[in-house]
Amino acid sequence: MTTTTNNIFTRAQQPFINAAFTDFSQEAAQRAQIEALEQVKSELGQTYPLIINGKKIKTAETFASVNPSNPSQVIGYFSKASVEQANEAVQVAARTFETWKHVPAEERAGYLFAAADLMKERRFYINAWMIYEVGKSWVEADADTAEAIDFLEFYAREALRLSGEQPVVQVEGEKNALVYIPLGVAAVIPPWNFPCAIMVGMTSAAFVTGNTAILKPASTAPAIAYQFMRILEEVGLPAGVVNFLPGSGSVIGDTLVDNPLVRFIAFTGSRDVGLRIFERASKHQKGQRWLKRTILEMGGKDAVVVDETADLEAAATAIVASAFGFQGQKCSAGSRAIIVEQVYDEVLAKVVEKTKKLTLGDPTQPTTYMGPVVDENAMKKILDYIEIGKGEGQLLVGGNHRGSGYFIEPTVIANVDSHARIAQEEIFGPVLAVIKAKDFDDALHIANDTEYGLTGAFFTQNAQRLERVKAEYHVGNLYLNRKCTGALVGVQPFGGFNMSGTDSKAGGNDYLLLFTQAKAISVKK
Ligand SMILES: NC(=O)c1ccc[n+]([C@@H]2O[C@H](COP(=O)([O-])OP(=O)(O)OC[C@H]3O[C@@H](n4cnc5c(N)ncnc54)[C@H](O)[C@@H]3O)[C@@H](O)[C@H]2O)c1
Ligand SMILES: N[C@@H](CCC=O)C(=O)O
Repeated sequence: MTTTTNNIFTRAQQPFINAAFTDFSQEAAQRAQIEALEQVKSELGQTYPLIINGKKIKTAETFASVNPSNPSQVIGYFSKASVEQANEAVQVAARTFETWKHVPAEERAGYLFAAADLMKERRFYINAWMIYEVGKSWVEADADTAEAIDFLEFYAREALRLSGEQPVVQVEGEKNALVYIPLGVAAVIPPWNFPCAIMVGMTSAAFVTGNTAILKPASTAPAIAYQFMRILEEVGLPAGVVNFLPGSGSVIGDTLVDNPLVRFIAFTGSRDVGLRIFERASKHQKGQRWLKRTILEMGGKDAVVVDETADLEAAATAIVASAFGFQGQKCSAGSRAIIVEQVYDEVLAKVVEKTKKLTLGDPTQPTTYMGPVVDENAMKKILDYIEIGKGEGQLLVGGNHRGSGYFIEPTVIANVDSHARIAQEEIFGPVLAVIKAKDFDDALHIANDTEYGLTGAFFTQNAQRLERVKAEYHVGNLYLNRKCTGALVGVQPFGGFNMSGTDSKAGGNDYLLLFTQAKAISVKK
């Protein structure tokens, strides 16, 4: 790594500013993205190794990551780690931890700054991998890359802040200090839906705080994770600090979670897998010297709520953006619209009209708003929910699979009971359940009446109601008079309550504390 310590501190003194989103109306940006798509297209179909202790290991057994827009197109063939290789990676990470834990915070932060710089240079190239591998539109892919850059910039600064002197009460005759030290070996297990941002965020948070990590990418998004591994290698991150372990989530995942040398698990994914990890990690394994910590970010059943005082046009626009952005495959997706009776028909009509205008198609094209859902399993699950929904409400828009890829039309189902399955269960696709509420109080009750608590939006122009919503709408990310997706790092620290996870706030000032433990040091004068 070339960045000197002074440069690192100077860089960290610059205020954190979110990376701007690309303006694709500019011809230069369009040209750059098209060129990057061509470049990535020329790289599709390669074979990728595991990376353990800096060594690239190609396994006999591989799995293919395919383009959900065109499933016959292979993104790449990925080595499939065995149980033995997973345990070997943990051993390597544990050995590496004994040196990495003493590396000064400014050196660790320097790797994040250097990685951020490379990611900025390769922004369109990284966007292109997401457009191909998980069907993100240009805008959604660019926002994901921007968020990854933000996590690197933000956590570098946070690591330096935490390494500084912490406030403790001093007493006569002693010098007291509180220092944050790392935990140990991390199993980092990200989802496929923010395949760059969340993967980078959790991985960088783990190693910038002095831990070492095994990164097990989602099996539908390993290519993007590999691009990050390339960047870490190019900035000179020492071998063994982050080990790359594609493979079966259930086989490799369980192995990592159960290994007694793993100190904590940073996971983002579904409710059921999160619960599985929570339970397995709580079991004390033979030779384990700690209680495994779990940092779990799980599902949501988020709602956009509208009362009779709201700006109805703005509310309808937000409902559609929250429900169908990235095909509804966001934990923050507004999969419920809860509208008070007095304005229900008017808002519903606007939602139907706007939904019908959404473009569904090839995400490599700049004008496409919605691409495919991520894989065949997701498509089948979502279509099954649509069939259930036809019995729980009135299908007004969409409901069909389209074309040869995993494309599903944006689907609106109205007059849904608030306890219906499509109003309670996370579908994780382009399906919106529209629920009628009697009044403001009923709407707020319905909004809170799921097992989740991740994000929520409330449209009202009544000041007293705004204060009640702030106090009573029980979600980790609450938005008033705007859509319920699109949290910015540092601006809206992200994470939710109840079954949405362990209440962590990614991109917040307390997030890195989850990756550390505090040590009090007292020196007699
Ligand atoms: N709360 C948040 O911040 C947030 C963010 C993004 C996604 N999500 C949630 O993630 C889900 C979609 O992502 P997904 O489909 O990748 O979720 P998933 O739970 O299917 O997979 C998540 C990760 O866990 C791995 N995994 C699977 N089985 C495992 C096991 N037994 N042990 C350990 N790891 C295992 C997978 O390989 C993947 O890497 C949705 O429920 C969404 O709400 C939540
Ligand atoms: N942080 C993202 C959601 C991540 C979950 O999928 C948002 O705020 O929209």
